[in-house]
Amino acid sequence: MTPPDLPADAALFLDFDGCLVEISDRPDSITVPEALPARLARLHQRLDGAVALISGRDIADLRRYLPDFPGAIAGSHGAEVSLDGRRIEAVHGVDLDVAALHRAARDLAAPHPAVLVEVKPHGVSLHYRADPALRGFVEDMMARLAEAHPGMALQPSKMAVELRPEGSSKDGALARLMGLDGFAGRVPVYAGDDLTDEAAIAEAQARGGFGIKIGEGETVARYRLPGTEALAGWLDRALAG
Ligand SMILES: O=P(O)(O)OC[C@H]1O[C@H](O[C@H]2O[C@H](CO)[C@@H](O)[C@H](O)[C@H]2O)[C@H](O)[C@@H](O)[C@@H]1O
Repeated sequence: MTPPDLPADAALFLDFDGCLVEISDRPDSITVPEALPARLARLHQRLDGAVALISGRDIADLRRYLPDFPGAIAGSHGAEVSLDGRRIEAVHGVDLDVAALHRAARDLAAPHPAVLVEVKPHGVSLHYRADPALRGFVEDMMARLAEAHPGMALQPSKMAVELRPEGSSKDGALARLMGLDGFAGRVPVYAGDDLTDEAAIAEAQARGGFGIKIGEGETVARYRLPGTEALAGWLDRALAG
């Protein structure tokens, strides 16, 4: 079902890959739509700052694509947050030797150059989009890595398997942000395309707001839009209203 108009008192939470930008072959080959930065800036102004990005990507990576985004960002599946557009805080309690994790991931992936290793300050992703037949290999490797790194949790993603700190999640990030001045008391609206977004959609709905599933697939979201362009159109209609 198509979502209703964005409430004037919404707190808007937006996923990035597959939601604001189209999925691409590699994490670093995405194209940011020309109109996106201005759209986000206008939404931020219209909602008095209550706009946040909630992504599996790390915050520094997101800022490479949206350097002027003025709102809060929760990155690395909620393991880090930036509230002021500059400082990035870790928000998990896992004592992680991230360099050792990255080394181990690269060593395990080495037999298959088609597997792309994406390192993050609080975890790692192994992508098999270049050769989907390697899914089983990647799942096994990541299960081994998870066993060897207590405190890290497996996070399946689109053509990738990730490790994130246990206890960090997109729904946790939404709950944290909803407790802050500027967000508290507003109606949470969450848009996302992936399995990783479902708990956050449920959290928004449990708090009296709604979720929008972008694209196909099972969802708990009350509403759906077919893709990134449809979401952009819906957001632009909110700005025109
Ligand atoms: O939470 P998101 O903002 O949706 O981020 C989820 C993951 O997105 C990225 O990977 C996915 O998008 C890539 C670019 O389109 C694609 O090549 C890959 O197959 C997808 O899994 C990103 O690289 C990850 O770090 C994010 O966790």
